[in-house]
Amino acid sequence: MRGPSPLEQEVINLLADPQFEGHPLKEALSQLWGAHHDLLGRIERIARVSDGYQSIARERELSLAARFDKQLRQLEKVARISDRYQMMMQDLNASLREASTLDTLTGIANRRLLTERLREESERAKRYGRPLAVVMLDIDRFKVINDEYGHEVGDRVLIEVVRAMESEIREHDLCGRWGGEEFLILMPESSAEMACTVIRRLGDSIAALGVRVNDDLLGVTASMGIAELRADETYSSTINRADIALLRAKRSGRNRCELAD
Ligand SMILES: Nc1nc2c(ncn2[C@@H]2O[C@H](COP(=O)(O)OP(=O)(O)OP(=O)(O)O)[C@@H](O)[C@H]2O)c(=O)[nH]1
Repeated sequence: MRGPSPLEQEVINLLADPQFEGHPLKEALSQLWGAHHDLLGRIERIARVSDGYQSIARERELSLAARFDKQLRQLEKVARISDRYQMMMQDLNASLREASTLDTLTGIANRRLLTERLREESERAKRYGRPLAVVMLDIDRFKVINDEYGHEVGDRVLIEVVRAMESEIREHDLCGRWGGEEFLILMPESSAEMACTVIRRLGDSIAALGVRVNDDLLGVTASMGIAELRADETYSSTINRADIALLRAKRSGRNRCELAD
């Protein structure tokens, strides 16, 4: 509550002065003084209400900002979780794809991936009139290896043969496990004759392998059948012809490679 201003003090003194008792101006001044007080009271009330509103608005603003900050932090957290989740999904997809396209024992392409690539490469070879050779390779007398030395040694032989294949074939060729001890090699841009040179060399390096079993060196050989995709046949027919050539190689004494008709 503020004290009276000098003018107000003067009016208070005039109204209190007994010498102006009964003076007609005193009555008018007294009424004016009352109205002035009334007005002052109202102005103070309005100022108090306005102050109250201002502080409520300020508090509301502060609490809105705090809520906004909190929600922003929560959103950032959700975004981080979602990023991590997406990365996990990508890793999972990659390992699922790997598991569904690679052979678990040897790590090379499985039949599914080979079939996929066969379809793509045969379409490409036909469209551009390019050669495509397909090779079926089968380890000789593998059952005897399993029976005499056990399945584990048999597995090691499979792995060694795969390493030999990988080091002999060219970068854009693809070798994969067709099933059991049978492998398929896909050679884009190769005629049957060109494939024959690579495959003969591969036969020699398999024969030179020598898988160690205790103190013995176990000799391994493989037979191969080669066929070149014809413009008028499906890749399944090419594989059939390579299979027939492989059978011929087996019947002719194994450890050799035969060209399909
Ligand atoms: N260790 C091992 N053996 C397998 C695997 N898959 C298939 N086999 C074996 O491979 C052998 C294939 O035998 P066969 O089809 O009779 O052929 P082979 O003894 O190689 O005789 P030829 O092909 O005529 O030279 C079978 O004994 C199968 O059990 C494998 O993943 N690991």
